[in-house]
Amino acid sequence: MQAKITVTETWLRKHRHLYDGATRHPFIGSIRDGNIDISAFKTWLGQDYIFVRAFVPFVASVLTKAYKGSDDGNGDVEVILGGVAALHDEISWFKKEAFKWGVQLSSIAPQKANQEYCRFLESLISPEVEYTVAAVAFWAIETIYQESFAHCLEDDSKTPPELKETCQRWGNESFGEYCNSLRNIVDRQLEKASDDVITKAEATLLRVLEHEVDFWNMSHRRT
Ligand SMILES: Cc1ncc(CN)c(N)n1
Repeated sequence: MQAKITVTETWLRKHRHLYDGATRHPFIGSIRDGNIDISAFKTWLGQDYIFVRAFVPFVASVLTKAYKGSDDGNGDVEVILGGVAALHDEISWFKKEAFKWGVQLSSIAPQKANQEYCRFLESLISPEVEYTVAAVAFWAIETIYQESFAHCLEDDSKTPPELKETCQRWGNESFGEYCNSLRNIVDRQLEKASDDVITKAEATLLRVLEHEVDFWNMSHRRT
């Protein structure tokens, strides 16, 4: 018997071009082929620290929505709580990494693409945004980083040794499993969602993909 095609699978096929644009961006390509401009990496590091700080309240809001909105026999709350805990670690890692690269986090202002992405996250915190819609954004945001950085760890990659730890942070297998758990949550929710919510969730996925591309563009210096 053939496995049923999930909603996320349908979307990823339909929006493959945009999805690949987010997960195979030239910034990621430049890490993978070893040509990364270190000043671009430092820009990304400082801007992503600001993003992750704004991501925390967003993920907390998804946690609240999971508690209220899922019939949580399926353990959504635990999976998302794991994500919150990982973010605590991630913030410490950014501070350590910034120190290593001489990046002064306290003096960095968010660039326009980052501001717009953070504003988008804030809009999703609203209680009016359904759990399913917010969960789709959460899954997509985590998965884009997982796929992007895992690409830099493949056998034929020439990722500089000093950037391997960064790539491991999101590209490792257990982060991949966590992203799969998020995807299962999302597909389970989408199975029982109304057409209206499915439409909103798909539009939200597209917005995330666009913001992620803009975010990479912000850091990537074209030569
Ligand atoms: C822009 C962005 N997107 C996703 C992630 C992964 N949490 C991140 N740190 N930054």
